[in-house]
Amino acid sequence: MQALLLDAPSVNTGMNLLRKDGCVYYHPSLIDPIQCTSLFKQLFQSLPWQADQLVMFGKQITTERKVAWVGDQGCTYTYSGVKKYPEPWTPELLEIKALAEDIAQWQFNSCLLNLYHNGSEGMGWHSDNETELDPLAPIVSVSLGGVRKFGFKHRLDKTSTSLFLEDGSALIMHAPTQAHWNHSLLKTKTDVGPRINLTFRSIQQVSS
Ligand SMILES: O=C(O)CCC(=O)C(=O)O
Ligand SMILES: [Fe+2]
Repeated sequence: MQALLLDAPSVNTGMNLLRKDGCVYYHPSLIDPIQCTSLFKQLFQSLPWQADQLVMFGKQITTERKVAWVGDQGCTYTYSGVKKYPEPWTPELLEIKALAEDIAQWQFNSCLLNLYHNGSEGMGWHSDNETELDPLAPIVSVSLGGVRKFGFKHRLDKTSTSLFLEDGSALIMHAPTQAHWNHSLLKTKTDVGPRINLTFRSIQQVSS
C-alpha cells in the first residue's frame, strides 16, 4: 500500500489541487474504514449494476465497468447517447449523500455510481459537463474500496496533476473545474481490489 502512494502528491483538506481555472479539494477520510467495508458490500449487493454504453470513434461499446444511476424522481441523465432513469435512494446512499452535502455545503439530487472490478477497468478523459448538470454546482466524488489514481488535465494548456483516491475519501470539484479540466480514473497493472465510486451531482432540469 505504501509503495502505491509514493508518487501521490501530499494533499490535505485545505489545499486546492488545481493551479488555475477550478477548485478541487481532497478529504482523505470522510467515512471510517469499518463503515467503508460494510457500505461497499451493501452497495455491491443491492444496486442494479449495469454495463455502461460508450460511443468511441463512432462505435458503441459496452464497458466491463458497471454503473448505477440513483436520484430524485425526474432526474434523468443522458450521456454518450443513453438516457438513464434514476433508481430510488437507499438508506445507505442517503447517509453518504448527507456527508457529501455537509462537506460541500450543497444539496444534491442525484448520484452516479461506478463499479471497477480491478485495475484493468478505468474511465477515460472527460469532464462532467452534460447540459442537465447545474454548471455552478460542485460534484462530490466518494470512493470505497481499492485505492486508484485520478488525474486532471487542463483542456487548453494540457498541464496535469494526479492523486490517489483512498477508501473512504471524498474529492470535491467546484465550479468552474468541469469547464476547464478533464479528469480520468487511470488504469493500473497493480493488483488492486474492487472499487465503488459515487459522484453526487445536481441535475438542473428535473422532468415531471
Ligand atoms: O471513478 C472515479 O473516480 C471517477 C468517476 C467519474 O469521473 C465519473 O463518474 O464521471
Ligand atoms: Fe467524471
